[in-house]
Amino acid sequence: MNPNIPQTDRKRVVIVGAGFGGLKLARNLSSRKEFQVVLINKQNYHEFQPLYYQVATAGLEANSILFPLRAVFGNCKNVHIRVTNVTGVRTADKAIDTELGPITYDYLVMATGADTNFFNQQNIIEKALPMKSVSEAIALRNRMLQNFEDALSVETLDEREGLMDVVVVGGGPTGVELCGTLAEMRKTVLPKDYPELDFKMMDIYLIESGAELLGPMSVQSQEHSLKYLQGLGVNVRLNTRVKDFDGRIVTMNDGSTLRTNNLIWAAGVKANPLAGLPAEVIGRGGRVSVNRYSQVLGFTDVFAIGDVAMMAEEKWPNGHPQIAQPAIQQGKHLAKNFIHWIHNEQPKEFTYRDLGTMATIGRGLAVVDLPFLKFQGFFAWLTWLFVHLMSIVGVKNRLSIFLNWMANYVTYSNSLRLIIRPKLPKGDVTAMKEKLSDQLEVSKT
Ligand SMILES: Cc1cc2nc3c(=O)[nH]c(=O)nc-3n(C[C@H](O)[C@H](O)[C@H](O)COP(=O)(O)OP(=O)(O)OC[C@H]3O[C@@H](n4cnc5c(N)ncnc54)[C@H](O)[C@@H]3O)c2cc1C
Repeated sequence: MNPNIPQTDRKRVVIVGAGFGGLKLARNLSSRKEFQVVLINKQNYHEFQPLYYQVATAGLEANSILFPLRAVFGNCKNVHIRVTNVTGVRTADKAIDTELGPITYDYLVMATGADTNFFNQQNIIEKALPMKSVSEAIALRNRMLQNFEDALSVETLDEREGLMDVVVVGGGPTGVELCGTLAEMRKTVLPKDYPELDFKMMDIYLIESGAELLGPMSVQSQEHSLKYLQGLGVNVRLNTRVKDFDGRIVTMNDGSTLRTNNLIWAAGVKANPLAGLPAEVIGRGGRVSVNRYSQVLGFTDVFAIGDVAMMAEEKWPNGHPQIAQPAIQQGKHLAKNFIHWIHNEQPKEFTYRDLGTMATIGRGLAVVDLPFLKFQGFFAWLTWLFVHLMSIVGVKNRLSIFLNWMANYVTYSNSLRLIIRPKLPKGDVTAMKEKLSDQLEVSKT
């Protein structure tokens, strides 16, 4: 019971999940003497999810977007970090079960985020590549690097297409940003005129079931993102749904097919509630229904914040968007309410302040929707860069990620460059080019 967590007379707040919401809450309670904070996470680091796509395309190293939890809290003795998987909650016992043993709580906060939603499509679950954790982003990068290596040696155009072409499903910010970076990578990072492999053969497809990209954004942003992606050579297919994927062929709802081994799934998320809650509090997309104080309906000591929570406001009848800002704001607000409760003061209802949405497309372009202003292009990209840097924990981390990013930006240095084999002697080059152009001719006929 309570793996080495000291017993004190402070109220114990157990926070499950060190994402945007859980981390904010833990930081804001860390200096309060009234509480003992227990922060539980599956990994010993916080992951900055909005930059997964940079890791997947080898623009940033994984450690640039991972922040060790114990470094975030320094010497703070009031925060007890345990790295384990929480398997369920027993509300009657005021305890959660973890792989380290049970932990009791006075207050429990679920900040467990969301997972990829494959909508129960078994073939896609087995064969598609998700990007909902840093390990999945690294797996994606490794797959792409290996594909380029393998493409050097295959005999047929069909095999080469299968290895090099990429189909991304989902025209939300993740799909749009990933396609933009893949296209930019094809244009700037991968070697031009490389004799053994023509990177122009790499086709990138973005499949979106809706009528526009970036669904919740303004029409200007939707139109600009489409224009920017098409300008970078991404094949965007709107009003199209991926129906099946057997590891080689992607089949769409209109019967058309695409040949690729690489289907990247960015088409939705489902919330990650803890097992053991009453079924009636679990709503659409697995989100846990909470009131405006983040209390799970029917409980005064169990809370949910961020992607896992469904809090309806007049302006947001179906809950807040599953993005970083609601999670951060709810974490901050709940910390204040805990202080109100413990001092027998009136807690305050949460109101989401929509600070706007943005997405970047390649190097130097973005679309930004602020509540009173919408703009696109390079200035939007600078805004996107500034906002993302400011969301990163700690000034040192911000500086380090900025320098790392800029170094890559300016020099186009990238591990993809290093991985490509050295050039062939001249004679072989001519033979290879002839072989490639023959194959291209065949494929066109
Ligand atoms: C690829 C990608 C790009 C994105 N881009 C943007 C963007 O540009 N802007 C934006 O605002 N949002 C973006 N988002 C969404 C944003 O990252 C999420 O909305 C945000 O992370 C939600 O925060 P959270 O605190 O609710 O949960 P999360 O940040 O998901 O954190 C949940 C934490 O809980 C832990 N956990 C879960 N279950 C358990 C368990 N049983 N036991 C122990 N630990 C557990 C997880 O390991 C994780 O650390 C993006 C998301 C992805 C995947």
